[in-house]
Amino acid sequence: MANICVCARWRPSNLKEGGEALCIARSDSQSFTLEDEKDEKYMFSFDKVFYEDSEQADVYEFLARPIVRDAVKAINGTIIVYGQTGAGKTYTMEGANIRETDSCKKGLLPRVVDELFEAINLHGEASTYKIKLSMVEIYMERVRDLLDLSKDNILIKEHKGHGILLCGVTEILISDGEEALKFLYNGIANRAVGETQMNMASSRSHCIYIFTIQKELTNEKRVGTGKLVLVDLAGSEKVEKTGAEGRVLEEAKTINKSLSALGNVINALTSGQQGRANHIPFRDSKLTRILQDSLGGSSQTALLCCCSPCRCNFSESLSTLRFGARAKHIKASSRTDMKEEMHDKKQETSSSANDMKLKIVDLRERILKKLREKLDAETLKLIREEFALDGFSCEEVNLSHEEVAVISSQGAEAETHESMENHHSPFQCGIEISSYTIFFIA
Ligand SMILES: Nc1ncnc2c1ncn2[C@@H]1O[C@H](COP(=O)(O)OP(=O)(O)OP(=O)(O)O)[C@@H](O)[C@H]1O
Repeated sequence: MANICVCARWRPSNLKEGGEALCIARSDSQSFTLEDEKDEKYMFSFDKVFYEDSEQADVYEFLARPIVRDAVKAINGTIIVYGQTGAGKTYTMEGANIRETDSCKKGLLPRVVDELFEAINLHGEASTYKIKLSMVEIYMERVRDLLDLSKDNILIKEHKGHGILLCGVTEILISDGEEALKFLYNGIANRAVGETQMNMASSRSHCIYIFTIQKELTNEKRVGTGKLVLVDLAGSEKVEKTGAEGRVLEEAKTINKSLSALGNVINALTSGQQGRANHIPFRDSKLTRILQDSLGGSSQTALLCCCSPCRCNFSESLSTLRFGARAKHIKASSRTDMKEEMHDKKQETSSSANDMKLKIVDLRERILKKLREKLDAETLKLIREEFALDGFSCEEVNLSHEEVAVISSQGAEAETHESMENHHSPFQCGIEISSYTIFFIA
């Protein structure tokens, strides 16, 4: 799977649209053609296409399950649903409602909860887990805590080791699926809901569900943390089509601005400019800021483009699908958190040496990951950026197109030497950071 898994989902026509022509012609499970009124055709291919007759379970299995399973192994994951108002985002995310018991209609969220508790219950006594839930919405560029509405302007900060943090956000420790659904239900009830001509119960905010899964290895006194983020975006339709005025118009403009910011970030990432993290406009909206970790590459990301099959919604569907197509080109990440973030609990307060070690191991993993990918000029630039991002000087690092970098820590050094010798590659140069050496070979 690529860094980002992009799928499209077509909801069935509703009663109002019953007699209207459709704009979609199926090809196969990954491709389809979109047709406008003049029979102009646009072909799209995604990782998977879920047609009108697709089941909620199919969407979960393909798009979400691998990410949920990884989150239990401390690999961060993000699932985003995108599309115009009424295209089926909330139906996909929550189901017919969050407490839906009919298994055909259950959405991603209750299935995620089921799977999380199922997975942690399988792990026996060697490890214990804590699952925490936070819920925020971004409404008019303010981040509100949906589990405590008195916190209506949550600040977003970036922590060097932990990435993006929501300051003071409520984190509920949940002990079972039923409790999780209760809090999800309460949070959803707190969402800002407006009314437009397109959908009388339209959500005008981006809703973000954050599950933090903390794994503790009983004997080794270590913890690993995985963050699973689900995002139900506000409707992406054109402002004019909503017929909105006044406050509702302002809401629509703000939503579109943040979705454009999301598009711009994706464009910047796909146009090969991702070498310098500060060139990606993550700070242009609260949405992109919160998603910085996942879009920047620190987690597994899935994007579901929800569409209405009706021809009257052709232009919105086209724009939704184009958004997804652009996202599909997101290249190798500049960061990855595909690691267990290990902390020695006892020494947490006086562990700067350990922190440095973790940082180096993390850095090594990230760089090795890059090296597995095509080593081109852009990648080499990214490697240098990684050093800079982590606050290490990279002046001594002089990589050219032909060079291959091998990162070695004390623990992995022997293995690295051996594998390098096997490849008959002499060391060219090495630089030392703390007690670790980074070797560069020709
Ligand atoms: N796959 C589906 N199968 C059956 N009904 C669906 C499906 N997708 C959406 N619907 C129905 O279509 C209507 C609109 O869907 P939904 O509320 O999920 O749209 P939305 O994209 O979340 O809109 P908003 O941006 O306003 O939140 C709802 O009544 C929902 O139950």
